[in-house]
Amino acid sequence: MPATNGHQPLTKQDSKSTAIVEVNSLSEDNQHINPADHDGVTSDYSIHVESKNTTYSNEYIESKYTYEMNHCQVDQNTKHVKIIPRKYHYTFRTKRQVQRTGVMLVGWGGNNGSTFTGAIIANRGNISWMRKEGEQRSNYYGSLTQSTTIRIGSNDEGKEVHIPFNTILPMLHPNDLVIGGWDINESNLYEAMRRACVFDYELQEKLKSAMSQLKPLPSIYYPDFIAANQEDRANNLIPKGSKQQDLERIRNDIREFKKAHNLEQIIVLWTANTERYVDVRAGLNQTSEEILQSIAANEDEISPSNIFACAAILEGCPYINGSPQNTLVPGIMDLAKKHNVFIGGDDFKSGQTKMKSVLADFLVSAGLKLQSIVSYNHLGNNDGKNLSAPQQFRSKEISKSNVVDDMVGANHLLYNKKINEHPDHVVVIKYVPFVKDSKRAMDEYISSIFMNGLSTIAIHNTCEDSLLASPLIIDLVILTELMTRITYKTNNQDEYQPFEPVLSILSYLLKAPLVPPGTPVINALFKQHRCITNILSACAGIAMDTDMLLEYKTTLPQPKKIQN
Ligand SMILES: NC(=O)c1ccc[n+]([C@@H]2O[C@H](COP(=O)([O-])OP(=O)(O)OC[C@H]3O[C@@H](n4cnc5c(N)ncnc54)[C@H](O)[C@@H]3O)[C@@H](O)[C@H]2O)c1
Ligand SMILES: O=P([O-])([O-])O[C@@H]1[C@@H](O)[C@H](O)[C@@H](O)[C@H](O)[C@@H]1O
Repeated sequence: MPATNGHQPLTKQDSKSTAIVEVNSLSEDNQHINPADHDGVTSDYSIHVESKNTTYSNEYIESKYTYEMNHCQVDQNTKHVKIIPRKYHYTFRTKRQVQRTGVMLVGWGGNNGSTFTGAIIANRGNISWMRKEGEQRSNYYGSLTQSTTIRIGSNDEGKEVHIPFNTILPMLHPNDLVIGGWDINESNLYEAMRRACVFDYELQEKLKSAMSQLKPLPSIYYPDFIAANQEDRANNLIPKGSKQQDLERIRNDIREFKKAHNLEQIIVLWTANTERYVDVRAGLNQTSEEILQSIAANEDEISPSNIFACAAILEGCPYINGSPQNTLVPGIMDLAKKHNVFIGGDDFKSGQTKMKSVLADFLVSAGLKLQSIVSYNHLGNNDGKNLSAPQQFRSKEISKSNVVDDMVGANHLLYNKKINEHPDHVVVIKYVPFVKDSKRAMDEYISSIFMNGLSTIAIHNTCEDSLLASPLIIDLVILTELMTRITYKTNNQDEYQPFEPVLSILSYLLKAPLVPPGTPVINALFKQHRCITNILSACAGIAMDTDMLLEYKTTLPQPKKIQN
């Protein structure tokens, strides 16, 4: 059956080209997997927007959208605010043809990398397995694009209508992903999966034949950037050379991967260990010229993740940072802008912090004065082992601590901006090998409430780290591929252009969202969620869900019945 990618089937010829059909094979070097034969159907729904503002051709979906915002002039003395509504007319254009896409994971042999890979193989093969509760079936729970719906309106009976998220625009299906990557450890993906202790034993054994033939490419290891306790893992390294040679080697790996699988798009995603922060200083990494010169000069302060990010950008591949370190320094952001390549980060927002970005938003937006947040967790995976080193912990502490800043900063009634008033906020992470990937998070939130009462919320949250992070990796890849197919022009532009290179639309998936310089960082989870659904709705020509539901609160003029 031809892939519809959630839309009206294209012409016969086109519908064939939208289905990514793969022969289930392993490339001769057994470095990658090809998806099995698969009709590429991403959703059993299809939508068609009946509007003069939305047009469909075989190549594009085009949508005219009026963006309304308020420009405000605040008189700090009189506290008078003048509001000037502004309207901007956009035309969004989305290529309907999903690209044949590969993802190259840095840290492929880690808990996240092996879990992500195993899950895709299991879902692609509809693998089920037994455990004491009975038969278990593969799924993509925890993925925004695969397991959520969007309310798009109501039907003739006034009932709400929801469609699968991946119906709103043509999206890549995770089953069609070609997966590869690098690791400083030589373990094949079956050994890595066993070591991770994430999947049930029977599932691991059912994945053995596919996973044991997958071997990460050798990688770059600069000991100074990750914990010393990772040294015994480093047995799969690129031959020692200059940082310029490392850069060229990674670039060549990307080109080889693209050629070997006849790919149209590759996304490079860092899910390797957390590195220490790099210095950010003039002459080192403030501009694209500086970062490339520093690599050529073999500067000590250039990290492995800096090299991977530059290699990806120079090869035209989007780069996503799933860890908290400050890889994407100003020079790399500048390089991305010059090459019109998307970058995104930092640090998957998977469990304890995701909860925090909801709770803090709930408390502060309810007018309850959050006074103290203590976030403790212990974990026993290799990530936890690496984070037991002070500099690597510091990278994580920063990304886990800044997540309430926007909510606190938005309420000057509760928090005095003049003295930078904000809640106490402590982050503690301990390495306890016994719990392995099953991280135990314990949080306490204390708030001042009405008439100076106190409210204490205590939470125990078992976060299965890799089972929560892997669906985020899927969404980061799918949304990034989608964004490479979307362009826009406003009423005073003739040419369509891509979105800003820093993909802040990915914020929902990340603890410390990277944003274009000088723009606000939004951490509140449901604001981030609305950002994604509203931008994609605008591109699809679907009216925003404003939650006003006036149709149920007022008497709307009766809509004209659509004659089928
Ligand atoms: N819920 C989560 O699991 C979660 C959430 C947010 C962020 N993260 C971050 O994701 C990253 C991966 O987490 P994990 O649990 O998979 O960790 P992991 O330690 O199991 O995997 C990391 C892998 O990276 C490899 N590696 C280290 N340096 C490398 C290099 N220079 N090149 C290639 N490979 C290299 C290691 O050998 C290891 O296999 C960590 O930085 C972690 O902080 C994880
Ligand atoms: O996303 P989240 O659960 O708040 O944060 C997690 C940390 O609490 C944990 O210590 C670390 O191992 C994971 O990499 C992840 O970053």
